[in-house]
Formats: sequence, C-alpha cells, structure tokens
Amino acid sequence: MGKYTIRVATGSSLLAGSSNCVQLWLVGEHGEADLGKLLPPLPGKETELKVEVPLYLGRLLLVKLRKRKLLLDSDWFCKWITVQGPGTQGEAFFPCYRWVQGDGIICLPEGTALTVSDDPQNLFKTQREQEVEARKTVYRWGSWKDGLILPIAGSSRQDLPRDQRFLEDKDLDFNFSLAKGLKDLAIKGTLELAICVKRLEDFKKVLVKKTPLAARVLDCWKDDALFGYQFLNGANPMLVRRSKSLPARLLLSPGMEDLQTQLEKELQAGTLFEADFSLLDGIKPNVIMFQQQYVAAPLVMLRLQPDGKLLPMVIQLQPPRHGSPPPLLFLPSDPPMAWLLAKIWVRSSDFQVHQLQSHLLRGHLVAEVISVATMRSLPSLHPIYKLLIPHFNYTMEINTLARSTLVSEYGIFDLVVSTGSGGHVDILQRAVSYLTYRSFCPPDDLADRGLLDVTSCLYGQDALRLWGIISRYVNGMVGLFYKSDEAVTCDPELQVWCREITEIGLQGAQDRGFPLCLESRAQLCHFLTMCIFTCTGQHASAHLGQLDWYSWIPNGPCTMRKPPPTSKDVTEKDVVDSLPNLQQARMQKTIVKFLGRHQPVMVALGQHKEKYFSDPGPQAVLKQFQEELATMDEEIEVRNAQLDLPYEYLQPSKVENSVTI
Ligand SMILES: CCCCC[C@@H]1O[C@@H]1C/C=C\C/C=C\C/C=C\CCCC(=O)O
Ligand SMILES: [Ca+2]
Ligand SMILES: [Fe+2]
Repeated sequence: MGKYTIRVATGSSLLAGSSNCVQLWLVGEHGEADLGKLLPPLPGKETELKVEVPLYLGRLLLVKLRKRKLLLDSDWFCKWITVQGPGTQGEAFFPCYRWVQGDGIICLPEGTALTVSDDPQNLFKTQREQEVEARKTVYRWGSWKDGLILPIAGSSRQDLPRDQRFLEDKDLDFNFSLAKGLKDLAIKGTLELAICVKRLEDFKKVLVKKTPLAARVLDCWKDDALFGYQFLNGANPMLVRRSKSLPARLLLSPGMEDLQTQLEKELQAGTLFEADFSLLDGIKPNVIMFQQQYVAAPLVMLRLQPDGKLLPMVIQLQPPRHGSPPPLLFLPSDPPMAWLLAKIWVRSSDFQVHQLQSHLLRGHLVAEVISVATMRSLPSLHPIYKLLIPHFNYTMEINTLARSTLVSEYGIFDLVVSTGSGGHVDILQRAVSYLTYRSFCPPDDLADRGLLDVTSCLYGQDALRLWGIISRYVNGMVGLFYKSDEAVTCDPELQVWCREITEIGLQGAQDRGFPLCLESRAQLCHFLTMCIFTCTGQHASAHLGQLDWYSWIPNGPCTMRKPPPTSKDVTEKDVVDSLPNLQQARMQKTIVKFLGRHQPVMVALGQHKEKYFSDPGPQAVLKQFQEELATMDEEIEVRNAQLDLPYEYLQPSKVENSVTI
C-alpha cells in the first residue's frame, strides 16, 4: 500500500487525443487497485495521477485501461504509462504505442520482455493468450491472387487495423504528393496534347527534377559501361549472376565462332556473367488504348573487366523457339541504333522484373508476410515481438494501396505498363517459386550468384556489411533472452511464429529452404536477421534506385510499343516508336517521382523512438546497433565521395526502418 504516481503519455499526432475519460487499474502480484479515471488525454501531453492505494500490490505486472465513451467514442493513441510506487521496483514502464478504441479493457504488461519460460508462475499466461487470440481476429490473412504469398485481409486501407494506418503526417504527405503529381500530369497532358516524341531528345520534356545520378544517366545512358553497371549497382541488382556454363538458350549460329571463343575464354577465366529474363518468357503483353504493347525475355552475357566494369558481350532478345531459326543476337559491334534498341529492350525487361519481382514481391509483399505473421503469433511482451515491431510500420497500408491502385484491375500497371492487364500477376506467381531462403540472405545469395568477390558490386559489399551489423544486433538481443538452443526449441510462441511465416504466409516456403521450426539460437538469429534485412535493406536496395534510373524513360521504359527488332536495320524512329508515348512516359515519370522522391516522413534504420523494452540490456544492444550503423553511414559517405558513381541505396541513414513506400 502507499502512494503511487502514474504518468500517461499520449501520442503527438493531431488525432491522438480523446474526448473520452480513461479508467485505469493497477495489477500487481498480490492484488489489483482501481486508480480511478483520467481526464480526456490531450495530444502530445503526459498526464500525471497521484493515487493512494490501500492494499499491497507487490510486483507490478499490468496496467489495465478502458476508455469510457460518454456521447461519442474517440480513439486515443496511448504511447506508454509509467508507475512509480513504494517498494524496490522503481518506476515501472508499460509500453503501449497503440490506438485505444471502443470501451474494451486493454491490458498493458510491464515492459520487461518475457518468453513463456521466463514466466514460470504463469503470471502473464492468460494475458498472452488472450492478446494473441484477439490479434488473430484483427490480423487475418487475406488472398489477393491465387499462387501468391498471403497479404493482410482487406481490400482498402479503411479495412486495416488502425494501428497499421498512416498517421496524419504520413497520410498528408502521401496524398498531397500524389495529388500534386497527378494534377501536374493532367495539366501537362492537356497543355502539351499536341506535343509528341519524334526524337530521343524529346524525352527530355518528360524529365523530373534530376538527381545527380539521374543527370549522369541522361548523359551516359547509351554507354555499354553504364548499361553493365546497372546489373551490379542499379535499381535491380538481384538478377545478374556469374555463369557456370554457356546458357543452353544461347544458340550461336554459324559465323559466330569469334563470339563463341570470347564467351568460352571469359567463362574459363571466371569473368563471364549473365542476366537472364526468362521469367518474362511467354508473358501476355498488355493492350493499352487498343494498342498492342510488347514484352520480351532477353538474355544478356557480360564480361567482368579487371577494372571492375561489367560490359555486355551479346544480347539475345527472345529465347529460341522450336521449329524457328535461332534468335538474332545483338552485338556491341552492330549498327549503333540496333545495339541501342537491343539494350533498351533489356532495360524495359529489367523494369518489369525489378518492379514486380525485386521491389514489390521480394520487398513489399514478403515484409508484409513477416509483419502479419508476427501480429498473429507473438504477444507484445515477447522479446521477438519487441525486436521486430518497429520494422513493420506502415507496410500493410502501403501494400494495400499497391494492390488497390498500382497492380489492381485498371490500376497503373494496366494503364501504362507492358506487363499490365494480367501479365504482371503471372510474373508475380512465377516469381514465388524463386523466393528461396538463401536468396533473402545476402551472404548466401551473393555466394550463389558468384558476386562475393566482385568488389565493383557495391550493392553486394554494402548488403554484406549491413547484414553483418543487423546480425550482431539480433545476436545481441537473442543472447539476452535465449541462454541455450533448448530455450529456442522450447518457446512455443516462437515456433508458431516461424511456422506461420514459412508455411502459411509464404505458402509452403519450407520447399524453398525456409525453416518450419527453429532449433538453435544460431538458426533463430539467421532467420531474424533475414526478417529485419528484408524489411529494411533489401527493400531499400530495390526501392531507392527508381528516381535515379527510371527518370530518363529510355533507360527504364515501362512499356514497349513495337515488337523486338528482328533485323539490325534500325532507325532512330524505330527506337522512338518502340518507346512509351508521351502520355505513358509522363505517367511513368509521375509515379516514379512520387514513389522515388525523398520521404519527408521517414524513420531511418534503427532510429525508432518507441521504447518497447523497459529492461536496460536491450537498450544497450540497440545503442550498439545505432553506433555501428552510424559508422557504416560515415564510411559510405567517404567511399562515395571518391566514386564516379556513388552507391547510396544501402546507406543506413537512407534505409527506412520499415517498408512504407
Ligand atoms: C509507371 C509504373 C510505375 C511502377 C511503380 C512501381 O511498380 C512498382 C511497384 C512496387 C512497389 C510499389 C509499392 C507501393 C506503391 C503503392 C502505392 C502507389 C500508389 C500510386 C498510385 O496510387 O497511383
Ligand atoms: Ca482521437
Ligand atoms: Fe517500395
């Protein structure tokens, strides 16, 4: 018994306050005390309550709270509650960081992270079970298209739990920027109706405010060196791999002996690389405004020079067909326009594979699976919930938006992208079979692709380094809560969580190397590192390059309006007629600018302010993580300053803490 001081913090967003009073109870080991009512909480404020409690509560376990709506129910965003009372516990911290809605009772466990085995007296057993059961009704698996990994249920962002919705600042920025982009598009489209693109130069009329790298792309996009560079450090560094043999699809017809010799020489030297877009083979192209669009499935062979440059040797635009002559091969020595058009076809194919496979599926949608599975399996006092929750912010909303406006029927893809109107869904479905566990772990993925020793692959260098920093962070956290492998295998909530991701969310990913259960601390750490890297670095490496590499439309055409060339007799008009028309180019510019722009509302990797852990150990581990990130950030700044082309997409200060755009 004695005097207790309670402090209640309300979120600072405009609508975080509430006109409802809040009833509080304090639950200790030895009893429960009614703390009375809190006046309606105000945004950004901390309210203090001093209460005389007549009974001995012992160790404080929970704060229970309930909003009492009088006339109208207004949601309240509660950040945290602290309780300072008699006894040795000091100030007890009860993290919340959630919206309190309706008039149900919410239980906030004290912030010390606990696994089931950390609670031998089962003081929190009921609370954990009830919380997860409630979450499973709120966070339900949905289904967008057959054969895909699962999304959150809900067809629009209004269907999402409020805890997953954009706060006003993000909402305002998102909607205002999008509206402005679409307004400019409409105005320009009207004012410049008469303008058409006759020459490649004309695409300069469709140029966003250029980033320094976008300016270089504009100047050097025709160069073979920049074409090859993009496979290592461009918008999509996920496709290129070192060749282990000459690809079977690469048929070399008579007269190509020199090329054959060169390819074999590079192969023997271990300097032959390939980018194979077979994922696109047979994809039904879109029809836009009654005009047939076109898709190809190129193969590019490249050689790695001693100076680190990756240079194209040959481009095959389509795979061989039975009963047809071998596909035409395009060479750097071909007439310039023919070689340029072949490279443009590769760039347009890379746009499709990048945006659908690397960015949307492997970035956005896999991050969503991890977040939904976590919300359905782990109670808020579980240490792994506390570790991961900061990396889920806004992902469900941005993905629901993507499903309802970007890749939806009559969405942006249907409107202006060559793989729209169903081809894009086929590509996503095919790409699911490549969602292997190893491909989500850069040390394994880069080894499998033969890139570990390619020092000019800055994506690879930075991905390995960031993976290592996240791995040490995860190991630090796991070491605090799991003292043995047995502790991992004996954590039922953890095992359910892992299975929920692999078997349910990723739809049988155990067939692709993902674990169905976790049998050691090392395995848990690897899995957690993959989760955090996917939600942060992997998405950033696929997202951040859009503005740099797709602002100049010919370097990343969203569609192609003519079939791939079948002869080398190519004019600039053939090239321009193949590229997106002005309206399509403007739409691409608008969306790329909107998605790729600097995000004013952004939390950088590891910089979340929410305090989910009240124990000092995790806070020290987080601090160490932040220090290592800061060192990496500074060293990337220094490195980039000496580079002709900087690589920034895995620079920690530019990597978001979750997938939000
Ligand atoms: C011209 C086509 C541009 C394509 C843009 C990108 O294809 C990418 C998809 C990958 C991830 C996108 C994820 C989220 C975006 C969500 C919403 C965008 C809203 C755009 C709109 O509403 O118009
Ligand atoms: Ca409110
Ligand atoms: Fe993104």
